[in-house]
Amino acid sequence: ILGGHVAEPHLRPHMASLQLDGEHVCGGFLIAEQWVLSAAHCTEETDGKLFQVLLGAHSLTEPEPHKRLYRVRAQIPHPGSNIHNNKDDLLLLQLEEKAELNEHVQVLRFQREDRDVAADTVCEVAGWGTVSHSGRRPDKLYQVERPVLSRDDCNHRTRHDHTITRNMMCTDSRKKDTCKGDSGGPLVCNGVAEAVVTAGSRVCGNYKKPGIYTRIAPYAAWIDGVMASVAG
Ligand SMILES: NC(=O)c1cc2c(NC(=O)[C@@]34C[C@@H]5C[C@@H](C[C@@](N)(C5)C3)C4)cccc2[nH]1
Repeated sequence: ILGGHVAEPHLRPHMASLQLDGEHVCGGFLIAEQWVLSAAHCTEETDGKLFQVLLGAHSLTEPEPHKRLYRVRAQIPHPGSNIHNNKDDLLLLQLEEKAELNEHVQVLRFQREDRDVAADTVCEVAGWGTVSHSGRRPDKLYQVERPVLSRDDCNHRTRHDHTITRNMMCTDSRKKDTCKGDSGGPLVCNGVAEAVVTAGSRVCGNYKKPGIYTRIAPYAAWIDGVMASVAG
């Protein structure tokens, strides 16, 4: 997160850190007791290994009550996701067991109505991604508020040049922005998860390249189908 600040501890009990060998790779969030939603591109450099999911954390390293690392039983990328673009960039992770819910570990509901969030709506995004242009990685969860940018503005040829589909949305990226490692985390508007930070590598903090997110509502049926099909 560039240009943001350390989050209030445990105000985002839905936040997950997707880790490999104890290292934070991507964000994600709890959508059901045994399911985390993240970004498909996050599996790009995992060489087929399964993530471990850290829940209930504020600091990545310090011992904290209710902080727990869960093993993953299954990782299901959206079938339309691919390495060449940001399309269908969603990943469902089934935890080995149901997460133990408490004041630091909670499910966050996601938007099911497929209607664009109005431009200029101020949303918030949090993550353990890099917090400086030099790539400093934080120990604590950071957050930043960002206004939604209309798809038309975002698709301007000097910005993302008509690559933003109706299944994506954008936020202004002037100075305050998501960055490497924030991918997979939720964009929360009025307390509801509207979208997921895409994981395509993009320049951070440059107003000419707004933040890109995968809207969740268009995928509600896919998410429900996967959760219903994979035996609990
Ligand atoms: N979404 C953004 O704003 C954003 C992402 C991002 C980035 N790249 C990643 O964060 C990942 C995401 C997953 C897992 C890891 C390997 C990778 N190839 C796939 C790329 C790190 C690099 C530079 C700037 C960036 N900005």
